Amino acid sequence: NQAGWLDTFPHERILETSHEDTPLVVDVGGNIGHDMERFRQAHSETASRLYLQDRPEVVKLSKCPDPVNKMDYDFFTPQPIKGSRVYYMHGVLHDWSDEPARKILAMQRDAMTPGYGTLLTHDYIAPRAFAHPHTTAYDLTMMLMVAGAERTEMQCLGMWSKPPARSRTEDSVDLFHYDDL
Ligand SMILES: C[S@@+](CC[C@H](N)C(=O)[O-])C[C@H]1O[C@@H](n2cnc3c(N)ncnc32)[C@H](O)[C@@H]1O
Repeated sequence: NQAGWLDTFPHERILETSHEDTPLVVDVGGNIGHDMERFRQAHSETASRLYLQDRPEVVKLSKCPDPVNKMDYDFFTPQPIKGSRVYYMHGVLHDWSDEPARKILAMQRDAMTPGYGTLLTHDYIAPRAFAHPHTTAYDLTMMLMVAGAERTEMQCLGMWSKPPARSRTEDSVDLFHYDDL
């Protein structure tokens, strides 16, 4: 069983460090909203500042209640929600090889407010050797099915043009600030 993001990430910090007049969390490729719903339940007063995005045929199946914003969005196109405190991607980048993954990242980066926005990516981080069997199994599956990969930390960092000055690995959650992208 994989831990949920609220179990591994200090989510209160998102609220503590946000400006009240901006979007709070955009869940990019969030499927029908499992992760978004966990956040909403923990912080229900923020629901109108939450955005669930996925392909139209997926997001229309979401049971996230209003006023959570449910939007069609193709993550290869410019991110329409500008200036959110957090852009969250869970299990998205491992579906893609480096070139399309960089494009997805660039589309989010361009919507972010420097010094304010944070991109959270939530994937397995593969060690260079002796990976957990789950990580290896996912890695092989991603390679065979979609030419994706479970990346090592260096591979993740290599997705950006320069190594981040600040990055933090906490279980399976990596945190990068805009300035590091
Ligand atoms: C592996 S799932 C992860 C879903 C969710 N984040 C989670 O962890 O449960 C990848 C998601 O990306 C969505 N997706 C695929 N291509 C997309 C695109 N071009 N634009 C937006 N979402 C897309 C899929 O519909 C799917 O919900």
